Amino acid sequence: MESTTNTMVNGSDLDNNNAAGGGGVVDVYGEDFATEDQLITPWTVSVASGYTLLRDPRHNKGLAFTENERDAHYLRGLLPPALMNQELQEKRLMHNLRQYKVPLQRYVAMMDLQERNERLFYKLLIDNVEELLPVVYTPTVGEACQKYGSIFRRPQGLYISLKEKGKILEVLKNWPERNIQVIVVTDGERILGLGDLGCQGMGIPVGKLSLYTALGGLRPSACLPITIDVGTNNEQLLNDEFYIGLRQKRATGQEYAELLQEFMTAVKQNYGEKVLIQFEDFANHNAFELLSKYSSSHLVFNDDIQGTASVVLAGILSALKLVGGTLADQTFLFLGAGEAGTGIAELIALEMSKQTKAPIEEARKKIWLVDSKGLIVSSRKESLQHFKKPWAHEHAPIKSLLDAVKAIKPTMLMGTSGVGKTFTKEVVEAMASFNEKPVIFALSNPTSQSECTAEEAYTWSKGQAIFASGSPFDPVEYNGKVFVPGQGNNAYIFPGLGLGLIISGAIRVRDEMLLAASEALAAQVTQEHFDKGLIYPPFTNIRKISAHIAAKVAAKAYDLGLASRLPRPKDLVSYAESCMYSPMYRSYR
Ligand SMILES: NC(=O)C1=CN([C@@H]2O[C@H](COP(=O)(O)OP(=O)(O)OC[C@H]3O[C@@H](n4cnc5c(N)ncnc54)[C@H](OP(=O)(O)O)[C@@H]3O)[C@@H](O)[C@H]2O)C=CC1
Ligand SMILES: CC(=O)C(=O)O
Ligand SMILES: [Mg+2]
Repeated sequence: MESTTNTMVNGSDLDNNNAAGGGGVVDVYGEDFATEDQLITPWTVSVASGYTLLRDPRHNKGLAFTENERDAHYLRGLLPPALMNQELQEKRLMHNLRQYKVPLQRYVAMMDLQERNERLFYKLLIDNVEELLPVVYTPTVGEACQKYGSIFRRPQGLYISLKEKGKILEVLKNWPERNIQVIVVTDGERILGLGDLGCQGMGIPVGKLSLYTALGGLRPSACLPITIDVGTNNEQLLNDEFYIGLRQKRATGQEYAELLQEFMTAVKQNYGEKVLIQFEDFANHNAFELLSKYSSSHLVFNDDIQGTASVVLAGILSALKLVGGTLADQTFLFLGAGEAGTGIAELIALEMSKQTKAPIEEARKKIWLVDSKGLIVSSRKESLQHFKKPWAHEHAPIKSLLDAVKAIKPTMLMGTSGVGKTFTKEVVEAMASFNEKPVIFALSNPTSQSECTAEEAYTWSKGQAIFASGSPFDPVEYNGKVFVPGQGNNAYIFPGLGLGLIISGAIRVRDEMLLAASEALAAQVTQEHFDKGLIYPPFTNIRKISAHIAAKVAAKAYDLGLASRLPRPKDLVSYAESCMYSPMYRSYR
């Protein structure tokens, strides 16, 4: 093909005919031209057959290949004679998985399956979601990241390190899929509550995206996990001979900002404006800034700040049905004033202000936060990070959580500190002493970092607590009654939120969409659930829940004029359901 000179550098020649892309649509971002003078990867499409087909996880069906398919695709002799349908394969694999007593072995077995037979992996995950979520997600994914170097087999996702500076667009082009709809990206600096795990944080984008598919119905081929490796400050990893990342201290400041800028630009150039970028497990000193910097130019959201806020608000709205009163009647106290804590606090304040029509500043006064130095109060304002300042209310300084609980007398206590065992017996007893039904959320992950266990919350409160946690806990029997804890985890939100953004062709994320997602999730809790003390619906119904969340988010995108996929479908719930990926095997001609 003849090459033409690019006259539309930096979008300066928008009226020039050359700037019009296919279909006469003006190529506003220069996506059609941007790559002309850059190296590109030559793409080929071929039909997989024989040995290659068996080793292609996207198309492999193992013993489920029919006789006809075995003939047509040169599989004779490459498989034993037996035929086994997908249901039987699933039964066999679940049986095998249950033999492993060590959670990490189950994780490795699931990753192996994903690499071997993608549809079977998703079938297992969808059909056994409550059993397998703790395997591919928190808590086990945390341990997997800590040991990622040792358990590393085949690379998953894209690794973009400082070595790729200046070449990020080319790196993106090495990824075999072209039609990417969702990217989950981390720099590994705050992996769950486990701190800086550097390049080994890759387990998180991989895990989150497997939930995008299993829980939200996004196609696996449309999902791209990315880890940006700017080094690590974790000495243990730097000295670990099996560490898979760059062996250097973290780049910061301009060097960091430039790499991220190049990444964000390259993503938009390569995949267009409607690819959703989910920031995940960045440390808060970068997370807030990246979100505010890119939210006006890209379709971005931060799961730890915004997704968490949305899921916790949903839990609070449901809990109100058990506790009584309105949102504005509550007083909130957070242990932890970082991404999760201040993100949740702000969304609660937004919803409160929406309900009462009072200014948000008034709503914020009902919410208090404690950080590692104690209660956030106005006398500390000067030295506070910017995201804490709105929460610096008038009060005498208080150092300990217990004293803060006694002074503030919250109706709802939220743990977002990343530090385990911080909701002590005294704290829980104090909550139960002035609340008939204290709401206690221990949101930190993984289980080791949970502020308290479900058993502790129920027994120390003598069965009064309404409890949810970030990582799952089993039901607890106390005084002859069974209490079923909820899982307040952003996994309820991001798959449906992402689906809603994609099906509407949204170009930006707005707080109204997060509120819509919270309300949609809360609306899925039925009287039957409340009767069991549940404030979140069971994960078994998650695909239906995600479709409802997606519909509300999409509706909001249309209402706000941010949706580009027109016309607007009449029934957004059934439209969302119809867009969902199914893991059933396809028949090959
Ligand atoms: N359930 C869910 O869906 C989610 C759970 N999380 C979990 O929340 C936790 C926190 O994440 P994130 O907010 O992003 O982390 P950040 O690092 O942004 O914030 C942590 C906050 O906790 C405070 N803190 C740390 N140690 C103590 C302590 N001993 N006493 C009181 N405060 C303390 C820090 O104080 P200071 O500012 O003074 O350093 C900081 O304000 C993690 O465990 C994460 O896994 C996160 C997202 C979603
Ligand atoms: C759940 C989650 O996103 C976290 O713990 O970071
Ligand atoms: Mg996270």
